[in-house]
Amino acid sequence: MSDSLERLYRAVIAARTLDPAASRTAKLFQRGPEKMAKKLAEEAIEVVIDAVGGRQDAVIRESADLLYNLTVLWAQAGISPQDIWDEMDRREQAQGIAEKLPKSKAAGGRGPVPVAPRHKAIVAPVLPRRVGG
Ligand SMILES: N=c1c2ncn([C@@H]3O[C@H](COP(=O)(O)OP(=O)(O)OP(=O)(O)O)[C@@H](O)[C@H]3O)c2ncn1[C@@H]1O[C@H](COP(=O)(O)O)[C@@H](O)[C@H]1O
Repeated sequence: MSDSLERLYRAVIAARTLDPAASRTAKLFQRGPEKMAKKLAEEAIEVVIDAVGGRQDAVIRESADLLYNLTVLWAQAGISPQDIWDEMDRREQAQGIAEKLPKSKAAGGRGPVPVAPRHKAIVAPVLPRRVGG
């Protein structure tokens, strides 16, 4: 997946300087970060609506649109896919899974606090369904 995203990111960067009349990406760059953010939010909502509606094919299509608009926003912000992979690796090292670290109060909520590695999740046994309440 990261290869696909990195290829898409490179294509987005290359399209940035194309004619906005011929390139949707160039048009998005011309219209600026607010439009990019609006499109990203729209795609996220479309993924949610289709997921809630159980429309798997639509979720796949809208997720591709979401990732496209996300790479456009990354490019606009000067962020590369590698920056994201590095952050996910950092979280995995700290937490064992790619999870958001709790924010530190001391650092004004900016930096993560060192946390003890997660204990192995305890999975409750599946109890037989009670019949009759
Ligand atoms: N991967 C994508 C990609 N995914 C989605 N989209 C666009 O994003 C839109 C998302 O669907 P929407 O219906 O929400 O958007 P829309 O209604 O068509 O547009 P609006 O009227 O809402 O502005 C699609 O219609 C596509 O035009 C993409 N446009 C371009 N790319 C790639 O970006 C690179 C640059 O392409 P150009 O932008 O065409 O130069 C190429 O590698 C392309 O394959």
